Amino acid sequence: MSIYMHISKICYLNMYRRVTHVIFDMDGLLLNTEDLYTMAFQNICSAYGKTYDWSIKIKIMGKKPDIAAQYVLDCLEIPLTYLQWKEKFNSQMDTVFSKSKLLPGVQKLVSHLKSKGIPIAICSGSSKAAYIAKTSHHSEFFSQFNPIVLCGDDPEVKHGKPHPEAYLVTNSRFQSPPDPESVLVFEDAPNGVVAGIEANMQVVMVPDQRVPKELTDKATLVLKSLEDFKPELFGLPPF
Ligand SMILES: O=c1[nH]cc([C@@H]2O[C@H](COP(=O)(O)O)[C@@H](O)[C@H]2O)c(=O)[nH]1
Ligand SMILES: [Mg+2]
Repeated sequence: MSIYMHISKICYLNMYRRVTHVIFDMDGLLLNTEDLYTMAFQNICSAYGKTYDWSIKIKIMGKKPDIAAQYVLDCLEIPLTYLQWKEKFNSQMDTVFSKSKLLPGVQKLVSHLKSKGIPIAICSGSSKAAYIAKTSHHSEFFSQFNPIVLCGDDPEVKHGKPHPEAYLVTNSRFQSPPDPESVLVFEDAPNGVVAGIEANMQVVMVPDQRVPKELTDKATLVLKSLEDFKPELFGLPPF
């Protein structure tokens, strides 16, 4: 590689690598569904006099639904099997997720990347059924992403986040899969950040304010809101 080519791959005073593809997390990043999960999980836990607090939530955000729910059941000693939990969760899912909204800055960034021809994908811990409940009233918006990988029941993703497999499978499904190093990930959850970094991608983290500072340390860049993102930092076309 010539010196010129080497320099051109590096942007913004060598702080970040230039990227060509973008993968978005979904819950808590594109949609306000983390707040909705908290509501639905607390509804179940309340019947057993238990509190679903952030010390538990932070451990499971991004994980596959069965692993996440089993952790809550064990941690709070709730006498339900996963299937019983799932039944209680599913009975409120459509109502709760029908309130999902796009988070600030999402619409603007996605439209911008789309208009500039940057390939964009979604990699979520969600199941297909939950995805439909969260997105059916935003179907035009979600039709812009390809691929959309739902680790909850995708047979190719054996290990959910924080394992890197979810991001590597998503990457492999781009029309022309790039080098993971040329991919930028957007995440809200510590498990998702670890997954992206371990997949050799750069990760912009937009955490909930209740995420402890030390759990944001692994991210390439931490933002308060997606509205603060400057695409040119990673060699993407500026707004
Ligand atoms: O309060 C919760 N938040 C998040 C999850 C899990 O995390 C996933 C969110 O994934 P992502 O952020 O990767 O879209 C959900 O689908 C669910 O499996 C959960 O169980 N409970
Ligand atoms: Mg998330």
